[in-house]
Amino acid sequence: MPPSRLSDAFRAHPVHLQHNHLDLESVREVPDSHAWPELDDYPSAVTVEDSNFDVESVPPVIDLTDPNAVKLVGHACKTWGVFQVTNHGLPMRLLDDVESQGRRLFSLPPHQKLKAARPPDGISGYGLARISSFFPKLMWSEGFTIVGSPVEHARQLWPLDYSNFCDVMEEYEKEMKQLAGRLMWLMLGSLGISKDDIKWAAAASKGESGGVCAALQLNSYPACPDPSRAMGLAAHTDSTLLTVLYQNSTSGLQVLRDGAAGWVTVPPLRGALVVNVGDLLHILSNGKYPSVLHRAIVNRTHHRLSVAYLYGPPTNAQISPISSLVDPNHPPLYRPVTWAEYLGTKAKHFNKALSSVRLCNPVNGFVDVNDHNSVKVS
Ligand SMILES: O=C(O)CCC(=O)C(=O)O
Ligand SMILES: [Fe+2]
Repeated sequence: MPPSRLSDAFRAHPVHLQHNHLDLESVREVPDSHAWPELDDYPSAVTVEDSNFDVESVPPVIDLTDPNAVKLVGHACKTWGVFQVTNHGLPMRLLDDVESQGRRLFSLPPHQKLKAARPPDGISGYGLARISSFFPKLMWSEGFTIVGSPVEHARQLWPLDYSNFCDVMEEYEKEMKQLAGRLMWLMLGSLGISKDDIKWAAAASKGESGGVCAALQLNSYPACPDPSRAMGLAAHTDSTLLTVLYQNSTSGLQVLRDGAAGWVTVPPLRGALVVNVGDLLHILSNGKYPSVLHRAIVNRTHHRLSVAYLYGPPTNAQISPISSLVDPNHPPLYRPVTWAEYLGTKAKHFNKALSSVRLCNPVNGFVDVNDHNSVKVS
């Protein structure tokens, strides 16, 4: 399967969602269809209003030009599963352009956006979050997914003027591919893995075909009249190796911290990017790096926008715990899976997908931090 065929993995698992004809921008109260009964499953450690956060209580911020970057990344992956990066090389101008093109897209009238609707068996286009099918209530968000070129859908949205959108998104994809490759090597390097250990990763770093696959996910969270009853994007882990997220200046991303801390808001930092460990890196690390459970909450006054770059291996490469991390005290926690197979498992089992590919229960106090079986799904 060539790497551009990420879409094949989705074709086999169609998701039938009713399109959202409700214009979230104009409703004055949260309708029953969007009212979530239990948003407080864990306490919220840092509130959205809290601007004077304590640096110890939020995910670390790492300067990528720091000579200790590998060590800092390793520590952040192990303790949080998420961190922010600065000095990452993406110009602020490009981040601003992506945000304004995203706003331009989501501010189109609903009937226009639906012209670029993602088909049930497709991966690209406009629509509700795929994970919506696992929940009885709808989320306060809309999304647009791009794999490769956005031109086909952009033409539906702006028949005469689609090139600005495409140029910006394609430049962003190109820059993100480089950055995500660099981050992958920092993360693998922090586990003691070198370029000789993983064939597909070495090919990816040389830009060879057979390299990695990725998708760009634009998320829009309109201001909400009653944020305490609405959910922007329900709690999930990403089915990726790693995800690089740009969030605008409105907070909303929360990560679950073990123990009493509960949901922790990742504070927006101008120009910084959020990086999180995904399920496949969790598997490669033999459970050492948590695939962080995260969600997005909404805001009463501000429209929030985020752009996730979902980065993974070639869809048919076998992913399994790295042999140097396996010994009699640390047996492999997961069986080998390809990304294509794992996406299918996720489409069926959602937050229980990781435990469905788990081989054995952790022994000798080796705790699998991704035991999210308590996470509520419908
Ligand atoms: O909007 C956010 O902050 C989170 C988005 C996200 O988790 C995703 O697209 O997978
Ligand atoms: Fe996510």
